[in-house]
Amino acid sequence: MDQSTDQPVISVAGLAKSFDAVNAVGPIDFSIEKGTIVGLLGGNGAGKTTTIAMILGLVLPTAGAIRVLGHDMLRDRHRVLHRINFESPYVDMPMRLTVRQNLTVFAGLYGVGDARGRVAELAESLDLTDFLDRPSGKLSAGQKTRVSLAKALINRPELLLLDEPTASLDPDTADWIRGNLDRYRRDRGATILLASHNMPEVERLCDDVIMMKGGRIVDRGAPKALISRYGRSNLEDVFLDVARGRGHAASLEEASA
Ligand SMILES: Nc1ncnc2c1ncn2[C@@H]1O[C@H](COP(=O)(O)OP(=O)(O)OP(=O)(O)O)[C@@H](O)[C@H]1O
Repeated sequence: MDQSTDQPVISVAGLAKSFDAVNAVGPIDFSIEKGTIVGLLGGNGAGKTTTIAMILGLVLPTAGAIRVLGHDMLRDRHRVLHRINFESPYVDMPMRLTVRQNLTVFAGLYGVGDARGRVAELAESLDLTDFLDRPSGKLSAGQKTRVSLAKALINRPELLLLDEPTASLDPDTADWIRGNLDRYRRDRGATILLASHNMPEVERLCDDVIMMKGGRIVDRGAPKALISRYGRSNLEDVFLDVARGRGHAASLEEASA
């Protein structure tokens, strides 16, 4: 039975990860509602990638619970994986296979019915047609990012986890990708969690922002609400306050000490 109705799409409680002496994440608690785009913000080493990797089941938590689409990810991830997908600049596709071959393999892995049709549809919507039959190892960084996004959308996921989805893209292509993500969310009621260092991107795209520092969640809110709470004019300045522990961020740190 599907237990996902009306439950948060992601819910984590007491989630923590240590790598030997390094406390990379946690403990953290948060949940994400269906149909929202949530940004995970934080400086280098704040724990964003580790958090996403734990939600995906790629990294085992040291402690805590993760529920995705109503299922316990640590026990039942096989019941959820076909309904989610991810994109990360750190994951390369087999270099010698063409873009079309790679996407077709992923379509097969996700059990997509009409693989040929789905690849053609994505090639059209993400503008991959010019290099669809080129080896994946011979693409520019921006072209690779678009192919990774096509791979992430291949199974029409209900939940999309993105690690820096517009890294290496020129401003025009990045803007166009953001438009695509927003449309995908609207058309399918999908939920998106994305880590990003691009503040204008987060301001434009995200309904809600989770701010991380040193593996912990230090604040959360809609971009506009955060900007007003910190008395700033944009999210970049909020980010700097959090990273440097000043202004409103300093009072939060004092309160939690
Ligand atoms: N496999 C690992 N072994 C040891 N330490 C790790 C490992 N993966 C991550 N870490 C450490 O955990 C912390 C969090 O790293 P993580 O990659 O999650 O941060 P991030 O917020 O994604 O950073 P960035 O913005 O630089 O990508 C860092 O201190 C990092 O060095």
